[in-house]
Amino acid sequence: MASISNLTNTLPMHIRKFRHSYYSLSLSTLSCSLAEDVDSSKNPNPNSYFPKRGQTLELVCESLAFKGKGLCKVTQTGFVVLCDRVLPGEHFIGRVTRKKGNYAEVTKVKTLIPPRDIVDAPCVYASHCGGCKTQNLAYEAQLGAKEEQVRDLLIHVGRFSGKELESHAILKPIGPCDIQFHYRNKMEFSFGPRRWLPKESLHERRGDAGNEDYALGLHAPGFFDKILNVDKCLLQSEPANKVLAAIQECWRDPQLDLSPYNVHSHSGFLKHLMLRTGRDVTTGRPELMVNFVTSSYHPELLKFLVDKVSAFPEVVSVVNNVNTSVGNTSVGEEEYTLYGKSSITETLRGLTFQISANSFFQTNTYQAEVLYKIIEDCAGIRGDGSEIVLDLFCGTGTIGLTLARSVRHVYGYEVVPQAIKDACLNAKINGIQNATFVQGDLNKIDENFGKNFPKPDIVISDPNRPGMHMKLIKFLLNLRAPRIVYVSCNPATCARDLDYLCHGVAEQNIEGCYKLIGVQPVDMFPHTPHIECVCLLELQ
Ligand SMILES: C[S@@+](CC[C@H](N)C(=O)[O-])C[C@H]1O[C@@H](n2cnc3c(N)ncnc32)[C@H](O)[C@@H]1O
Repeated sequence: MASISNLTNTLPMHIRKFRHSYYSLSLSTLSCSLAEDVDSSKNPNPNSYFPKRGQTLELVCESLAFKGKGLCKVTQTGFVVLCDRVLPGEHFIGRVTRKKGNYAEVTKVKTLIPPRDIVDAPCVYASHCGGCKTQNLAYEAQLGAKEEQVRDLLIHVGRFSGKELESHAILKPIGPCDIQFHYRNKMEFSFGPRRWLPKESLHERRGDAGNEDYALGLHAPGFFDKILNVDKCLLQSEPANKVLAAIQECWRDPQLDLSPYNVHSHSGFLKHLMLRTGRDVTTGRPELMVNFVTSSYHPELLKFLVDKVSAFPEVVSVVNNVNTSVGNTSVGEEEYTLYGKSSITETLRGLTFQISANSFFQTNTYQAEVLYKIIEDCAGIRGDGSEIVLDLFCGTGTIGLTLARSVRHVYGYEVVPQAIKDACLNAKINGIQNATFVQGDLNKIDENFGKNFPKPDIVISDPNRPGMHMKLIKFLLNLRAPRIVYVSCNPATCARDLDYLCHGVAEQNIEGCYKLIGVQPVDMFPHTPHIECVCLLELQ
């Protein structure tokens, strides 16, 4: 194996610096930068080239990168440019909007040659809604683009060679999602005083149309204060769409005296509408929670809406989160149940989970079954009830609880106190007694971390987008558990952490001690840029 210092010396300075960064955007652009370096034969110093702001360039989208942005290179120089809303194979004119580190961002002015593998997007909002960016790309091509992104990041950020990935069949083909619409069990819509309209529809604006112009929908891409009104979302369940339509039909009625929250003036009542779909565990029928997030507690103002939505047989819970802060979050300081139960249920790998308004639960239940099966297979549990599992970033305990049935004990760690409460409740509901869940911040562990549980045979680590903190990486390298199953929703930080665990942290003189056995990308969210990966590491 190459020594740590040898490996590090092969990296350009900006990448060495970058390996300390915890920002996923930088991580993904690293991959672009390296692509640029590969092309440097065309120009001895591509970094010396920089297009001016406002300049127009003729570009070709080569692939999709972070946040689904199209990755393009300027002809002759290989300079990297990212553009939103372009697809692989598309030739277009782009205008430079800003410089970001060692690449530039452009906005598309005009398409010259349409992309490859283009299809008609079934959703009317697809071309300007921030949710589905690739609905007009054939699903096979979406999968190909995601797989390519993971491969690029493993090579350029993780420093695994392409040969290594292929000859040892480390990188597996991406697992597709068989259900490509109506797969989301949770959607959050925002209320706003004015509908946002894309440029091409601005002529439809009728001046100040008062209540009629109020918006309930999804945020325009990149804007916290611009809301695209939507009557239907093809990603959420059919019953959730019926509820959304019923609310859209009436909430603007002046007689109801309901005002949308204005994020600039901080006035108004209705902030968000959250719809969660679960399942009645005995009948298997869908059950829905409707969560109104408001800026103050006035249940009398919500009465008409509550009566309207509770008339749907699927609606078993209507809650009100009261969030008096100026922040835009949907988590209230207080929560009130206005109709039915305060939570809904769902089943996953044969277990029952109780889901309250603000508890984390995998958003695509169907594909979570697939994901958890892969995790279980990677964990390689012997099944003799002798092993210890450490479940890091355990959320509401779902992964650990699915493994608990065949191991000695599961220890779960998670920062959100409510999630820990839910995890304990979920253990109880399922009659699981060999699981311990502890609240704690894994970014702030000290030398005492690890003293309260026996050495694990298997570590599951499922961090959110920033990946693992260096303190945790060091802890794991010291712990030397035989197996780590790293579950990631951000392939860029995942590649960085795999690099640390396998190749070490040269800057800190730390040796890696793991071998990457497999990386299985899974498509949890068709039509969006999100990619989930399950990685198996074994102690060398
Ligand atoms: C991707 S979720 C995984 C949840 C769970 N494993 C599952 O599959 O449902 C990441 C979890 O990490 C938690 N988390 C984020 N930062 C954390 C930190 N610094 N320390 C501990 N937990 C953290 C989040 O609250 C969230 O529940």
